[in-house]
Amino acid sequence: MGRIEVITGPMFSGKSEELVRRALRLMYAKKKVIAFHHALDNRFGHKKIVSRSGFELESYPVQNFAFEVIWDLAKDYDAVLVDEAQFFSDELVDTCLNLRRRSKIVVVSGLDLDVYENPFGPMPKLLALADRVDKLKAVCFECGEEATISYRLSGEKEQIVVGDKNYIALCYRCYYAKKKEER
Ligand SMILES: Nc1ncnc2c1ncn2[C@@H]1O[C@H](COP(=O)(O)OP(=O)(O)OP(=O)(O)O)[C@@H](O)[C@H]1O
Ligand SMILES: Cc1cn([C@H]2C[C@H](O)[C@@H](CO)O2)c(=O)[nH]c1=O
Ligand SMILES: [Zn+2]
Repeated sequence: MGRIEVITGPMFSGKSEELVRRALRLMYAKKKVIAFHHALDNRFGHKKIVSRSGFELESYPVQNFAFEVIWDLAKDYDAVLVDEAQFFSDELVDTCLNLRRRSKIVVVSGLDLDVYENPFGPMPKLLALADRVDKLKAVCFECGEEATISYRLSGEKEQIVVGDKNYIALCYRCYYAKKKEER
């Protein structure tokens, strides 16, 4: 049996960094690692998961997570890593379960919540099904306490707005204060 590990938390909480750290540890353990990220996230160009601290991991951009497609690419690997998992549909959940059943180690990183406190994409299901969950925190951009939620400085109302320039991470106190200011 394989396993599913989920790394979650708001923006700036170090999810990508943690994903790269796990990748390195798996490589030290002589595991073959393949990584994917959602094609929507082209912040750093293609084929790389880059943490802000500079670690890099080669990664395939994919539009969806259909099992047949992923299996074709991943069958000869021991571990499958997924970044920006919130952007995928529930297809990701089925594929992760399928990979675990086929003895793969699956490590998924993604936002638990959008800027409106709504669970994001397939993340709630993955969090429930995971063998291990790590919920990371950022540092509140306003007060320095632990930050658990992302906040969008630009006014777009859609759930998905790619990029990190227009976002900060906040503690709930500062988040609700900002929400009040908005009204
Ligand atoms: N307010 C902040 N709190 C925590 N880390 C911050 C903050 N501002 C900048 N950083 C930097 O961001 C790094 C985390 O970046 P990383 O890309 O790993 O986060 P992430 O959770 O993957 O974010 P995202 O969801 O935007 O991809 C930290 O190690 C730190 O160097
Ligand atoms: C918090 C949040 C982030 N994002 C995006 C910004 C980044 O491209 C990515 C998080 O790394 O997700 C959204 O699209 N909606 C949201 O509500
Ligand atoms: Zn705060």
